[in-house]
Amino acid sequence: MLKGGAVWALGTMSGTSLDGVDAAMVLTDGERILEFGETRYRAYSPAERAVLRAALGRWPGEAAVAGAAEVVEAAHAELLAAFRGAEIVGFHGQTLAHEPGGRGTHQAGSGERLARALGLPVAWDFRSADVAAGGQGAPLAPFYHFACARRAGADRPVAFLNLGGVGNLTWVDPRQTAPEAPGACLAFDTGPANAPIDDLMQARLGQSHDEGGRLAAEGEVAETVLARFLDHAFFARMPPKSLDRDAFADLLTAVAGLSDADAAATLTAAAAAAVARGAAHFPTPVRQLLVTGGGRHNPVLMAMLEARTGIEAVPVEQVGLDGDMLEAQAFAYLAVRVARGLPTSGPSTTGVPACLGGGRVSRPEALALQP
Ligand SMILES: Nc1ncnc2c1ncn2[C@@H]1O[C@H](COP(=O)(O)OP(=O)(O)OP(=O)(O)O)[C@@H](O)[C@H]1O
Ligand SMILES: CC(=O)N[C@H]1[C@@H]2OC[C@@H](O2)[C@@H](O)[C@@H]1O[C@H](C)C(=O)O
Repeated sequence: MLKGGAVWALGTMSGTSLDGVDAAMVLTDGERILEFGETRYRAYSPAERAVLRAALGRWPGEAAVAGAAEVVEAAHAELLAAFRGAEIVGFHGQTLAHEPGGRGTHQAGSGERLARALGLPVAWDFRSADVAAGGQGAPLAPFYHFACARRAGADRPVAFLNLGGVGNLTWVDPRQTAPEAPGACLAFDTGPANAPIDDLMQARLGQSHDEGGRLAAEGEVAETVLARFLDHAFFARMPPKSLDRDAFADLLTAVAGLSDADAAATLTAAAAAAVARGAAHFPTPVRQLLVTGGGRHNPVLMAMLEARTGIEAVPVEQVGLDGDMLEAQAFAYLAVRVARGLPTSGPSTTGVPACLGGGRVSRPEALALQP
């Protein structure tokens, strides 16, 4: 078990957009960020992506899951072998299915096998204890967002918005003493973000995403489709709340009759409008949305965000953070929290009844002793 001191931790994220694996080093004691280190990315090949896609929505033991886990483990082992100096790894794995309150949450990839492959302790399975205790199991980055806000020198509440396949928002008050302190964080998934746009581009044009929002820029938003989308019970629910990647798959059916450009514009507006519905839950207003994740590279989405929330939206780079690697860094930070027995979620982030330390650590030496 780590004592109080800071260590170099290596965090990883394989996100819902299935593009690849991010990995980042952070010097941290699980409370503060002392230094950011090296980062690397490894894309999934089209064949690997197809294996992962085929396993989406599947649970342990079902067909296609073992193959997906192999892809995830091999990609991580290859990428992480290039790093030096890490004392612990935070391995998120690939979410294949997420149904808190139902069948649970499923991240493919074994931290035990990764620990053996790397010869390092690996913290993993970050979400299932939270779900078992009645939480949403997501989002988990919020406690890290608190550390980021402190690192960025914020002296009043700020909001982080992750625009990945799914969107998630964290409101944080950096004046609190710790992320688990009451009033420090309020976090939740906002709704679909890039996943429906990517799925549309793939289905209609064979492209992975709407580069620069160019297609959306040419279209008009179908406000009636948007209004129907916003009628979904998810938006009226109080946070915390979380989503599966494909929870809004019927959104694609709703834009089926629209031109390519109008459909792209409508799905982009849906991502922005979902955030606006979420921002209405902030305990106090914020001056800026600090945006992380791939969606910050889409200027049409960023402009729609500002228009629909009335809040300035800026990439997190503006406060000295790395928007491509922030989630990977989050799992480095959370790995140290797991090793130190600190909580990783709480009532205001996942809705778990009491603060909880999720995740477990697999150690190569312990594994070597097993028959
Ligand atoms: N230049 C760009 N123009 C438009 N969209 C972009 C651009 N770059 C990235 N994106 C969008 O961002 C997505 C990837 O975002 P990101 O890597 O943050 O997702 P993720 O981490 O896999 O998802 P999640 O956070 O939900 O797990 C791409 O699939 C694409 O839709
Ligand atoms: C179940 C799951 O993997 N959820 C992801 C997903 O991607 C974004 C959003 O939905 C968020 O809830 C979460 O990831 C981030 C890293 C989180 O836990 O904070």
